Amino acid sequence: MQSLSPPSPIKSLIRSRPRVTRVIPNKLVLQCIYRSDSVSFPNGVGANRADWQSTCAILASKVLAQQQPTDKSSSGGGGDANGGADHVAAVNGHKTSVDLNLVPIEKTTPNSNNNSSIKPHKPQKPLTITDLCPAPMHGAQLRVAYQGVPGAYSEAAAGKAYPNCEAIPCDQFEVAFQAVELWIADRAVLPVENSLGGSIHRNYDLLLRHRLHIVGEVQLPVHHCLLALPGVRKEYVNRVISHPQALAQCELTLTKLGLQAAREAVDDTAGAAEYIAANNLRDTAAIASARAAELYGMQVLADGIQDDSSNVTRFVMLAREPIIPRTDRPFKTSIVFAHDKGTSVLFKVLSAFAFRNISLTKIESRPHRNRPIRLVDDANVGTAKHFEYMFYVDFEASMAEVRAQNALAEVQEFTSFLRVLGSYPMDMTPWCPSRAEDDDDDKNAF
Ligand SMILES: O=C(O)C(=O)C[C@]1(C(=O)O)C=C[C@@H](O)C=C1
Repeated sequence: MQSLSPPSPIKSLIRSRPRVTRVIPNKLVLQCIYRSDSVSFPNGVGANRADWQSTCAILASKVLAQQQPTDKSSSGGGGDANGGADHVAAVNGHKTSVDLNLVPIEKTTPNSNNNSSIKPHKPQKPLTITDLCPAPMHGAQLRVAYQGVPGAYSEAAAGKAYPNCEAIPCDQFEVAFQAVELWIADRAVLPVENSLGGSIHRNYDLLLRHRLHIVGEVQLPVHHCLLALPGVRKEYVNRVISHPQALAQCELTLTKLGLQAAREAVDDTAGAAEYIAANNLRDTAAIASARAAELYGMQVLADGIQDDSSNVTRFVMLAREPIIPRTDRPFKTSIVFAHDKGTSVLFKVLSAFAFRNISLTKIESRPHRNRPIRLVDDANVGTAKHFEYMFYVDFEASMAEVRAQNALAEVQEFTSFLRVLGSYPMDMTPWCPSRAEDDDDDKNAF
């Protein structure tokens, strides 16, 4: 996969040095002086958060020019206690009976031979400085930050987690974290793993750098489409752009389709569609949702192009405060730890769960940025080195359960750092593949 700089409308705006901030229509973007090395660890993850937060100025434009009428009786989202999971239907741009209160689709009447009929998504009024006031009055509607532009899977996940929420598009994952920290949003919904592409490492790293709490999870079947401008045939396509995860999830199918096209990574799937439409690119296709096709006036060249019809992405919901763990329904707990010196430490940590019959659902390791290398020899003599890692573990128990508390007390004995990222209800939605009838005919429907 070729990974080039993202096209300018969806370019990353967070830099290590101050920059002039551009306002991207429909997205929350921010200018930030954020030196990652200023965040101390382990005793002070986020210790300098106030410092760097105060250097951040948020220029936002959230927008929603034509708000869909909302059912006030059910506004306020699905709540964290059940993760909203009970209300959920398949989304991903396919019609559902659930009003997700997403950005309304602007009706266009694309003429397949007339490019001028393609209306790019209408830019909407940017936020002004007064919008930056913390804790603005926002009524009962929950504001949920997600990364991407309208039509992104993350927006669908926000709607699944909190039906009737106000979904706030953000330029970057980091912006979504900060939007919650600065009270611009009440929640963030962020992808952490996909059944085909694996972990979204960036969000694991950000969970550690920020002080937000995981308050829920949702699993979203992800149904990808290949989109191009109306009238474009697959023979004209010499470039396919999308989010790296989406490109990875469709890699085999793209090859099977015989596309002689370079793959390029951009910030999000819907942003790729928006970019093609805005720049009238007739040689480029995007991998995105059917909803993105509608929003940006694109045609669906192929439907269901994910390499596996059971393609699913797991998202976590983040809040400033943790929820109170309960025992009346299945809960999951996420922790992160750094292990101490010694032998078989990881084995000992994991056995603390095994001996209590607590199932682990996920284990992930990420480089320990503050202590990346440890010399094997105590006297720091010699050349042998260990790479140091942070371990993220999800286990099926609530922190309200004694066995979970005991397991963590034991884990603490073997670790130099331990943090509970959250204890939250498991998404128990019955499994429903993104589209059971996916088959090769479908995929070849050019
Ligand atoms: O680009 C999007 O639409 C996203 O919401 C991001 C994202 C991801 O980060 O994994 C979410 C779900 C899909 O797995 C593909 C992309």
